[in-house]
Amino acid sequence: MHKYIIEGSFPIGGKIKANGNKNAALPCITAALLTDEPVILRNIPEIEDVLVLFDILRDLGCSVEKIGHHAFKIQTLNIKTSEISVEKAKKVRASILFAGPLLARTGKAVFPPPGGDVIGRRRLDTHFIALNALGAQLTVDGLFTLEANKLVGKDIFFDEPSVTATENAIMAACLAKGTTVFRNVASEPHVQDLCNMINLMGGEITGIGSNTLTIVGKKKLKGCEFEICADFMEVGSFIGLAAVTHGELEITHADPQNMRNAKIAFNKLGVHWEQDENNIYVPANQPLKIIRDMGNKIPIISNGPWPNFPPDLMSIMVVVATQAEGTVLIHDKMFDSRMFFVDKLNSMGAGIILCDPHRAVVNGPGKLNGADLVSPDVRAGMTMVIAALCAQGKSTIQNVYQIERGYENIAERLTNLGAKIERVLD
Ligand SMILES: CC(=O)N[C@H]1[C@@H](OP(=O)(O)OP(=O)(O)OC[C@H]2O[C@@H](n3ccc(=O)[nH]c3=O)[C@H](O)[C@@H]2O)O[C@H](CO)[C@@H](O)[C@@H]1O
Ligand SMILES: C=C(OP(=O)(O)O)C(=O)O
Repeated sequence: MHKYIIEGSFPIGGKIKANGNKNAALPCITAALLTDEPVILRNIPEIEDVLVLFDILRDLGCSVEKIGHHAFKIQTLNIKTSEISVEKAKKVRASILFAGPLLARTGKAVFPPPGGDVIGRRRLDTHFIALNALGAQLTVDGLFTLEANKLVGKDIFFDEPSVTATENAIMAACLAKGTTVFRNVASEPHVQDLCNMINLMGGEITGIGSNTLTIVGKKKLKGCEFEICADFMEVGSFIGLAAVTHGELEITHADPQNMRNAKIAFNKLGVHWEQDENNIYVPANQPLKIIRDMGNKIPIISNGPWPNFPPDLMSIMVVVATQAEGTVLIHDKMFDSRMFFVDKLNSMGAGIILCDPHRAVVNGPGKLNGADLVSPDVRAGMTMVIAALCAQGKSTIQNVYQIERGYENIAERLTNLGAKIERVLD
């Protein structure tokens, strides 16, 4: 186990490349199971979650070869089992993404409840409702077993636009018999990437980017070469870091078109940036000041399914708000316990009132001091790194696995921006 030792209040700035989107890479990796031909994926972040999925793929009989920086070739000639390793699946939430493609390719998928961040109840119901509607039977006995003699296209209205349920259902439907229409589905950039990849494999998905997808099932899909989009969670984290450390930052390969919802939220805290087609420029020394709503009302930053403000950037907004003058309500409408980490920021000097598990009122600016911290989840962990880099004095952050599963080589990349951050064995 490693920990970070961070000395705060040093100037941060320079140029950093945004990596590929973790939540796009994960379904695109499992989608390689949909064909027996080689699939080449580029811009894959080399993070713990990805390595776990590669490990599970190898157990299933697939070959995974690194062919370049962030580039991998996956081929699944024969799948030797439909059961995925319980121990490995429990490490990551995204192990659930084997269900759809295994079912489509082998008629069976056996897997345990997945792991992932402890940020509240995480339903799986939508996955099973959608796969069942396509023809799969579910048995639960500690493990989940899905079986289908044949998957058949249907018109299905989702009970909620779950991201990974949408992805699983898409992967099952693209090899089902006939046409499927999915309504009220997720449309995040990672869902769009998966659809675009499947279309390159010979799939026929329309409505990409909307909440209604029409999928014409194919007997067989072929190999493809596909590049993963930029990670808007990482881009938002870097913008937050620049804002609270008052540094000037250029974020390259940032896919700024996916930051429109985040821009509205950051602007409410007085954070602005310039952008061109691919890059984002955050100016130095921005006066962070919370902009009141009409009638001098306290503004609210809340999340929702895409194209609303993304839940994975909520924690970052909290730390930025601690450094802004004024009051803002941060309302996580989706996860039950993502907000509990704010007591750690308060222990550093922040002025946050946790109203209930979903809502926190942040009063700023509060001068932060270094503290001993433990990362509870990937985004709260990154938030602690940002807080520690903004704070006076030394902080330690333990359980950095829960940061590195989402952010590649982050200690070194931030060191290149001037951060004083050491990664040492605990
Ligand atoms: C591997 C992966 O891709 N993980 C992402 C995926 O997880 P995941 O697919 O697990 O998340 P879901 O989209 O299923 O939902 C997340 C939570 O939001 C709730 N919910 C969902 C839709 C809705 O309209 N209202 C609502 O309250 C769900 O009940 C659940 O508690 O999507 C989440 C929501 O963007 C992200 O935080 C995760 O990083
Ligand atoms: C919640 C997240 O990931 P996961 O769904 O993999 O737990 C995240 O990326 O913020």
